[in-house]
Amino acid sequence: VTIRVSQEETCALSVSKSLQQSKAMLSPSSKSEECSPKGNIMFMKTHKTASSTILNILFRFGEKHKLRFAFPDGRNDFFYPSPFLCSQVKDYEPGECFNIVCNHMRFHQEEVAKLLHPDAVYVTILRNPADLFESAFHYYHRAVPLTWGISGENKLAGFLNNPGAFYSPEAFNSFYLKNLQFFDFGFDNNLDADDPQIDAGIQYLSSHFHLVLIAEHFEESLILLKDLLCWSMEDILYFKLNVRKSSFVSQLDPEMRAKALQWNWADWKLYQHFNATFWVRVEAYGRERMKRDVKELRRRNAEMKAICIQGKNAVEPRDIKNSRFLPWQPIGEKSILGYNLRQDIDPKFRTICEKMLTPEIQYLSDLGVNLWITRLWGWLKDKIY
Ligand SMILES: Nc1ncnc2c1ncn2[C@@H]1O[C@H](COP(=O)(O)OS(=O)(=O)O)[C@@H](OP(=O)(O)O)[C@H]1O
Repeated sequence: VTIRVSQEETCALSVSKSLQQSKAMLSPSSKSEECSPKGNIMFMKTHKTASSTILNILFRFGEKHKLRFAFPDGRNDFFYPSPFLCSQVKDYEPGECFNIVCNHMRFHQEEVAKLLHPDAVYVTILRNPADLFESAFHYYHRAVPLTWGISGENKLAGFLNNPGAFYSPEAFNSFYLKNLQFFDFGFDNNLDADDPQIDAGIQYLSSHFHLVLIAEHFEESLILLKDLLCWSMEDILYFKLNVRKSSFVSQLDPEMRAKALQWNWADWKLYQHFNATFWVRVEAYGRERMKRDVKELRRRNAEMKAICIQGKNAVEPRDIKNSRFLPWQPIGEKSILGYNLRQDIDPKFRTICEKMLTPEIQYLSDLGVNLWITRLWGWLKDKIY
């Protein structure tokens, strides 16, 4: 009797079968002989962590090098909050390889790995959970029925002063209110503070991610990313995207910050762990070298601002002249800033500037993603509120 072992077709298996398959590198361009730019990347796009700014960098790099993105179909995320499945990928066929995965998902490592070359680089970004909680609460609270009963002007403080009264793990969209980062990585966001699964989750992520960026140290993060991927300075130039108008940001006093961290304990442990390892990486890179590189990145970004942006700064949604640069807004308000392209832009910079200013949804459309579900939701959102 012969026993057939059926092995699922994955990208890794196709790679090992095919000697012609290209390696995980792009052809070296301006870089030195020591390393070649890498183009096989898993970016785990966490919520409210500056991830849209990273996304724009990846879109530009992927487009420039004609890389294959694993995109969702019909919408801008992989059926979040359902765990990721490769069947959610547009044009997915078992055994096919993609270069970049970067849209919002609930992380599921085994499924992601099926799409990618075994040498793919795994990257993500974290943000201080007090600020992330404040940002997420602001952005999503109207989509979380649990918060509708909070009275008073300051709903955020109302919630943090008595979270138990307004929270239930089973309630619709409740994950936006507690340990959102831990949840995005596919873990249980309602563990007790002393549950060993928190540390186990952190260890799991340490062993699967090659680099964890930190939103509070965004430039240093990009320099480490550039180094890891063997990219050039030009590849990491950016404008901050998805930024809220400052009058919509609630200033948390020390007491509220402490409460936010206590409430988001798993995220706080996660953040502390990767913030510590981040600085070990910076140390290994060289403090002085990092300072020099950050300075150069700032200089180049300022140069691009002057070239691309009318008035050099972000403006309110109502002042954005061209709707292709208007970012997606949360339910019931217009708080997310965007940019106007310089009117007298030098034609040789027009294309790069347009790309740098283009928000996620419009850029996905440009890259050929059908967004009918997202658009329908956007239309309903604007009609109802
Ligand atoms: N470069 C850079 N450095 C630091 N912080 C930045 C940067 N770019 C964006 N942001 C802030 O990130 C918040 C938006 O995050 P995301 O783009 O991940 O949001 S989303 O989940 O995709 O909607 C949003 O935070 P809040 O303004 O507090 O809401 C942005 O201001």
